[in-house]
This record gives sequence, structure tokens and C-alpha cells, in this order.
Amino acid sequence: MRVLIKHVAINKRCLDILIVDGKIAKIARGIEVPADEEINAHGATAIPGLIDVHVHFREPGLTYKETIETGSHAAAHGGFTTVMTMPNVKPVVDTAEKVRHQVLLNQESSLVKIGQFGALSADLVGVGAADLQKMADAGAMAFSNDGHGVQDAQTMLEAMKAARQADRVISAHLEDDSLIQGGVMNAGPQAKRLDLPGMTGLSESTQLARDLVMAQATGVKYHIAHISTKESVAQVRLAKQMGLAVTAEVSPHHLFLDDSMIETDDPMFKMNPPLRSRADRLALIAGLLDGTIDMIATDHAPHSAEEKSGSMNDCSFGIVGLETALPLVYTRFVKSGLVDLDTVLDWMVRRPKQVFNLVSAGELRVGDAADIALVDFIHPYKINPAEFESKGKNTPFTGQEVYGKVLKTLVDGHLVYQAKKE
Ligand SMILES: NC(=O)N[C@@H](CC(=O)O)C(=O)O
Ligand SMILES: [Zn+2]
Ligand SMILES: [Zn+2]
Repeated sequence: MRVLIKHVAINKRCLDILIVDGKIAKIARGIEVPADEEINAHGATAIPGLIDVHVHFREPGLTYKETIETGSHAAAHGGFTTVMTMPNVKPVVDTAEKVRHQVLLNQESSLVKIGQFGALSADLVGVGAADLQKMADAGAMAFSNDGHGVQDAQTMLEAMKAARQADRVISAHLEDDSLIQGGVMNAGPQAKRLDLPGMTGLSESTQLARDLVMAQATGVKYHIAHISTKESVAQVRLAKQMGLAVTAEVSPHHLFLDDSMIETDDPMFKMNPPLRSRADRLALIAGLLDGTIDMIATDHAPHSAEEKSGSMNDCSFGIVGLETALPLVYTRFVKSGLVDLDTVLDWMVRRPKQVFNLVSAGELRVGDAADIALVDFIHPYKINPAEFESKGKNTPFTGQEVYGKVLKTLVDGHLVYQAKKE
């Protein structure tokens, strides 16, 4: 099977891409060979398919929020060709048998490549680490307790030792429950103004301090999920200087929103960790720019309309991200002149691939898997949740004007998303 993509921009040059049997065979000017399928990509830019190391597809158990199929359509629509799915489905993916089952389910139902996380402890809250080695053997690509902080130090220590042994990364959701105090947004003047219970960022940074000491002792590859505070960024910077195998991801919403922008009690602004202060947000941007933070991950967390209605006091934590990440990052960071597109691809393709050892993901090089997104960076459009492929429409970015509409997405040379003609 040969696919020929004609007249596409790559690093600002107009080139053709020849794909043979799912792999990139040639990238050059004016390739003239017969092909089973020819795509005229005039006006589009080709980028390697994006990688998101933090998403929630809600199958099994919570499929009214999202299924593997709808989540994978959302990924493809967002230009993502590989995602890593968190284990907080129902039942939680916390045994080798459940990992095996989940990996099969992912393969059957997904349009994009999926790396599956196994849980660090039983049901995400159990004391004592789960059997990480067995889960790794069954196909778990990494481990996480996302959704819950690991409250018990001994449990985290056991998990770190086992992850080190199995050569898998731990992605930590950092949250000390004793410091949360029923908060629904960041503690600070804005929470007071809105008369909403606040939660302190110390909940994240204190647990991070504990974990970094144990990460050094065990030598585990330790990754911080959705980092959100300036204190955490400072700790990661120091830990890296000390030579620890520490990495971190930041979400687009923590980069582009802060609690001063929450003007009303609006469920679309409730997520975990919460939007922090402007000073925190600026520290996250600085950390990303200087390499302290390695990558961007969406924490795509779909919920039903009902679960995201009413007051922040009662609604669910989390927002969707797969279908807004690239346009938001491109518009705020590249269009504004802060960084070039290639740097964004470091954050959204290369570092995620390296850190999580995602060997099947392609990087737009001859010989690599043809995981490619064709993107229109020229024409602006407005974010409209009604156009999302995800079941979750819960985003605080509705109506924002952005650049970076995905026109087509290919996984192993197969078209998995195609924008409707206007
Ligand atoms: N981020 C969120 O607010 N929610 C996530 C859980 C998580 O990422 O901690 C979810 O599963 O809904
Ligand atoms: Zn989390
Ligand atoms: Zn999450």
C-alpha cells in the first residue's frame, strides 16, 4: 500500500511524503510515483503525530463520559496518534489480568496507538504496591495512581522499587489529602471573592518533596503528572541538577489559565490540580522554556454535561484537552513568537516518546511509522465544543480564536481523521 502526500509544508519547505506499507519511505520535492492514494495537502503543514502521555478514556465502566472509540476519535481530531491512558476506569486497572484485558480492549476499539498505565496500588487507594512486575509483563507501559495521591510513603517506596526493577516510569498525581480541606479551587484571594473553599498548592509540593527523596534513594524514573505550582517547579529544577531521573509534564490549561481568570462559579474551571496563581503559571512557563518541565500533556478528562453543571462546589473535577491542545499551544506560544514549532514538537512528540519509551510512535523521518498530522496554521477558527469528537464538551476555552486546525491525521499511513469540507 502506497500513500503519497503532495505539496505539504515541512519546516517551511514544500515537500512530498511517500508512505509504503505504513512507514515513511521518502520525503522529497516532487516525488512522482504511482500510489494507491494521493493526498493533496497544499496549504497544510505536516507534523509528526502528537503524543499525549496523560488522558482519561472512561472504558470500561464510565462509558457515558467517553469510550475508547470516542476518545481515540478525539485524539485523531487533535492531531494525536499515540496516547497513554490512565488506569482510573471501573474497575481500576490494577492487576496483570486487568492490564491484559485493557490492552486487548484498546487494540480492538482505538484508532490511535495506546500505551496503558497500570495502577500503583489496588483500586488507586490501597496500602501496599500492586504487582507492578506482573502488570509490566502483561503490557503496562508505565504506572500511575492518577486521580489520587499516594498517601502512604511505604506504598510509594515499594512501587518505586518495583518500577525500577521493571524499568517503567512512575507518573505521580501529587496530592496530600490532609491538606485539601474540601477545596474546589486554588486557595487565594479569588476563592475568597467567589466564596468557594480553597485548596493549597502545598498539597502538591509537600508530597513531591517526599517522593523526590525516595526517587533518589531508589533510582526510579519518576515523572510528575500535571505539575501546577512554582514550588514544584523549583524542586524539579534542583532534582535535575542533582542528577535524579525526574521528568515533568504540564497541561495547556495550567500554562494558559490561572485563578485570577475565574470570574464566576463556573464548573468548566474546576479541575485537579486547580488553576493556580498567576505567579505559579509564569513559573510553569519559565520551567517549560528552560527544560525543567519536559513536556505538555492534556489530562483529557471528559465528564457528562450534568456532571459539569451547577456550582464548583458539587461538580466533577476535570476538563477535556485533546481537541484544543495543539491550537492553544501553537497560538499562544508559536504565533506570538515565543518559540518555534519545532520546540513545540519537542514538548508534544519527542520528549514524551523518549521518556515513556514509546517505540511505535513515528517522528516524521524516513523509516519511521507514518504517524502524521496535516495542519492548517494559516486560518483562524473559534473553539466550539459542538465540533468535538469527544463525548466530553467540558472546556473553559469555548469561543477562543486559535490557529492550528487539524485537517487530516494518519496512523501507520492510514487516514484516521479527515476534516469535513466547509
Ligand atoms: N484532572 C482531573 O480533574 N480529573 C481526572 C483525574 C486526575 O487527573 O487527577 C479525572 O479522571 O477526571
Ligand atoms: Zn491527576
Ligand atoms: Zn489525569
